Amino acid sequence: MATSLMRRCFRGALIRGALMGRTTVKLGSISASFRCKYTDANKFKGFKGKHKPMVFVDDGEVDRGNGSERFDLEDAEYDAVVNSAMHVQKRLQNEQHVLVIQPYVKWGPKKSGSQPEHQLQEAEALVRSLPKWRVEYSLKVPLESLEKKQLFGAGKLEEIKAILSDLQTSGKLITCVFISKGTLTLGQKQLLEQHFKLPVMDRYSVVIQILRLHAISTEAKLQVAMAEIPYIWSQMKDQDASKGRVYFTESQKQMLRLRERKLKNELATIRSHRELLRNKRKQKAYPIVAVVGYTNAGKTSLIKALTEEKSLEPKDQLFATLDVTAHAGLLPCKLEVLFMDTVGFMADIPTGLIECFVATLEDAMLADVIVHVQDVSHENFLEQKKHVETTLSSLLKTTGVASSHPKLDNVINVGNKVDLLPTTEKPTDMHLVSSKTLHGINELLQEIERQILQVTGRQKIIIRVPMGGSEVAWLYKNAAVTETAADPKDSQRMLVSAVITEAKLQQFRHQFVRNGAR
Ligand SMILES: Nc1nc2c(ncn2[C@@H]2O[C@H](COP(=O)(O)OP(=O)(O)OP(=O)(O)O)[C@@H](O)[C@H]2O)c(=O)[nH]1
Ligand SMILES: [Mg+2]
Repeated sequence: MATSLMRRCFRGALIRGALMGRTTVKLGSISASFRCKYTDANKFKGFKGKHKPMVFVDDGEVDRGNGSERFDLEDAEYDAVVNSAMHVQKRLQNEQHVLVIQPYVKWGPKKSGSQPEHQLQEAEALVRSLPKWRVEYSLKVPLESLEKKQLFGAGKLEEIKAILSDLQTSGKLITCVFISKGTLTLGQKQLLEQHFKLPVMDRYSVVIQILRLHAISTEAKLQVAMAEIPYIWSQMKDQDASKGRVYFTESQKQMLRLRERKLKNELATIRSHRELLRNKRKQKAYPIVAVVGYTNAGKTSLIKALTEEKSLEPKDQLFATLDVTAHAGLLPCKLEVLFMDTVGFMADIPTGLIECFVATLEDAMLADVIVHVQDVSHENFLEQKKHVETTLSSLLKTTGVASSHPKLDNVINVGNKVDLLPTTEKPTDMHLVSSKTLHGINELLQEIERQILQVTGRQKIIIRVPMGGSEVAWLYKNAAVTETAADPKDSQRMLVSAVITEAKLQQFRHQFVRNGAR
């Protein structure tokens, strides 16, 4: 027991040593130094249970050597611009009492793809993801098209105004109107604001407000800042085209250009840093399992269940996770793997917003195995599944990933929240689990192990080696030793169980088999 604990600590120390602290990597001509930050350092003092809790966040901090400056996101001039373009606030101090409107096309070729009821539920969930925001009233509005210059026709507009006025006279406080459409043009927004006499927000600006709240690492903050820029540009272009009131001045446009350039540079640096980290992990040969899925499907909860890591905090909020974090876990064969938590997907989010998170998703797509988590208790889960699959395959084409991974054929489909489903309605074509009750978790770990061993060309072996020989140290260094035991047939030898790649096995044979290892 004591030896097994020591062995675990030894291997854990190897991983920690590799991932913690300031490290310099040299890859060919590139050299960079970076820092990885554990979010729960106390956990590393000892191991309990079968898994070692470990998490590190790549905080995106890159050593720039001779004092080049870090880009400062705080900028009062920018805050004024972003506030007038999308009504987002720097700090969410104010309560918002929201009227949610879900416009949809009922007939014709432009008929909305998703059910309006589901879209409305998602819009309400977005509002509830902001701590001081309340949905006061919500309604669906059928339209012929979502592209009309004024969005709503005169009749519909009067109907909405009457509802708003009834709400206000009955004593309900309404402080803003959320039109659940990807983006509204500046013209549509201004007109609606004049009619409602309230700030009007679209899906893009509400999502940005959530992302601002949940961004913790430098990289996530930069990505959110970058995601705001295309929206502001589109509003500025609308202003120029409409020749109406000037909301944005020339000097503000210049400031935006400069900010965009700086953000691009900063993100490019982080991107190359991320690549170094990726290579570093590859060199260390830890198999990577990326966990992807629709927002709120239970990605963080599943990783918590798979790794038994107590520090992870799943939340009933959309876009709760914005940082890609890696969490160490053990497969049943005792091979150590890293589970990567990722940003969730959501339909009707304009591509400009998603693009800023592409670098983090690229990491996920390059994993050895991808676990696609789906919330099977959600009435719309098949549509959510399709959305994730379509976005992943289009990302595959637009990023450089396709050259090394032409197809996403390493995906394990997992149906989560099965505890919320009646027994008669369970789908049969996926691994059903409950991250809450831990139902199906061991079976899923077995499946992940099977795929990891297959994809990474590893195999489980038991080798008989001389007691106290250099073979054991070699195996600890070059393979994942999972168990050692005295050989019952020969007191001079021991049996070592290990998970090893074919190449390393050949090397071992070449080096030792003549010396008597079998
Ligand atoms: N009943 C039940 N609830 C679950 C299960 N798994 C997750 N949840 C709940 O679902 C909500 C979302 O869980 P998360 O793990 O944060 O989901 P996520 O996919 O990481 O969400 P984002 O990071 O926002 O994309 C939380 O309230 C969880 O407690 C499950 O198996 N059963
Ligand atoms: Mg999460």
